[in-house]
Amino acid sequence: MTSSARYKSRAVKSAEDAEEKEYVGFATLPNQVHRKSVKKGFDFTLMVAGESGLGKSTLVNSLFLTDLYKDRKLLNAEERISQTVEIIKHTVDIEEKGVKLKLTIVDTPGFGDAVNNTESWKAITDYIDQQFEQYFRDESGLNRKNIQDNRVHCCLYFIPPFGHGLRPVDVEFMKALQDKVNVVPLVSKADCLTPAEMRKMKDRVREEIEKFGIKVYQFPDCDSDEDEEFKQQDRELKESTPFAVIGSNTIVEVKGQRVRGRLYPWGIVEVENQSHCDFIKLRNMLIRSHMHDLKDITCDVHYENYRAQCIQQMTSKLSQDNRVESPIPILPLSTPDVETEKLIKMKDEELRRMQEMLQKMQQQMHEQDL
Ligand SMILES: Nc1nc2c(ncn2[C@@H]2O[C@H](COP(=O)(O)OP(=O)(O)OP(=O)(O)O)[C@@H](O)[C@H]2O)c(=O)[nH]1
Repeated sequence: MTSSARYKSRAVKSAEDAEEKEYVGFATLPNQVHRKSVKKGFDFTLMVAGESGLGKSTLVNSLFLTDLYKDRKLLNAEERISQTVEIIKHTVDIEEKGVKLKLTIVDTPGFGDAVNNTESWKAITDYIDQQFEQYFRDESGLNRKNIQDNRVHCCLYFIPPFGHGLRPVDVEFMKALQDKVNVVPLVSKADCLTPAEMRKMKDRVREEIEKFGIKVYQFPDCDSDEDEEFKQQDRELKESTPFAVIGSNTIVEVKGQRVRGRLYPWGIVEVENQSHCDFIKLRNMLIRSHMHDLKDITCDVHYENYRAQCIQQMTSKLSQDNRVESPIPILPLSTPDVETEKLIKMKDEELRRMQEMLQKMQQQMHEQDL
């Protein structure tokens, strides 16, 4: 090494040492969070709803490039008539560049198939509530370490392309779900409409969403310091709703390239071609840009609402009955060990003290009223 190089490396080292002294180290926090999250893996629960045959399963397979419906049994017309709304869950673990995602698809086949569809969404809203209840119960339980979170983060609602805007059942369905889950409306089988017809359909759906006061998932506003490209993407995303989608499980060849598409006698419809449909926008939104926000809104808004309602019910029941009662059934523990028994005793004691305190407070209030 020449003397000038040695001098330079010494200078660099002392500059680094000086920097190290000034540096506390919390700038590495994002890296730590990143490492931990990657190790833990991610989970996402997506619900698909809409009447049978609108291409729900085809779209889900196209979105996640996997066959989630291998064992699906297709029902004949007679079976469909007697079928009620049945919820089916499919879970797959997918991995991309070392990042693991546990994806759960909640399918609601049969929705809207009956002649009388009154309250056909009831099973779906009940399912969403059950997942909240389960989470609330686990969160209030003794072992909060490994809570299985099955809350639904997003519901893709399929609107048929054949009508003129929303049907009454679409309005009712979205209104029934709007305060429980992030509803993302889609116009399915977009290849059935010409571009002009699709524009008209989208305008109509947007107008009706506004007119009926339906609260669909709102994309968060961009920060002012975001770059222009990001802002442009965000604008396009907002303008594209309801997303016009096409699904396909077949690979076709276009100009020497193999792509997902639908082959017709008059041409090929490409699923991932942005001038054919909004499939790419939807996939980017769901996976690349808004998955975290969908999960945050689920936890911070929809679940919090449910939780607040539960606690409110609990307190009103408490003041009625004049005794503490849990709104969620406490499950019997099979064979409690010594530690668990101790904890249960402590909790009972705590509960008894709370009861006494509340009784005293109520008595005082009563006396004040007199
Ligand atoms: N034209 C057109 N047909 C589609 C599209 N997506 C799916 N299909 C076809 O529609 C039919 C029904 O698709 P599925 O994906 O089984 O529909 P589904 O909504 O999951 O039906 P259920 O499981 O009965 O609720 C199949 O023949 C698909 O090939 C699309 O984007 N355009």
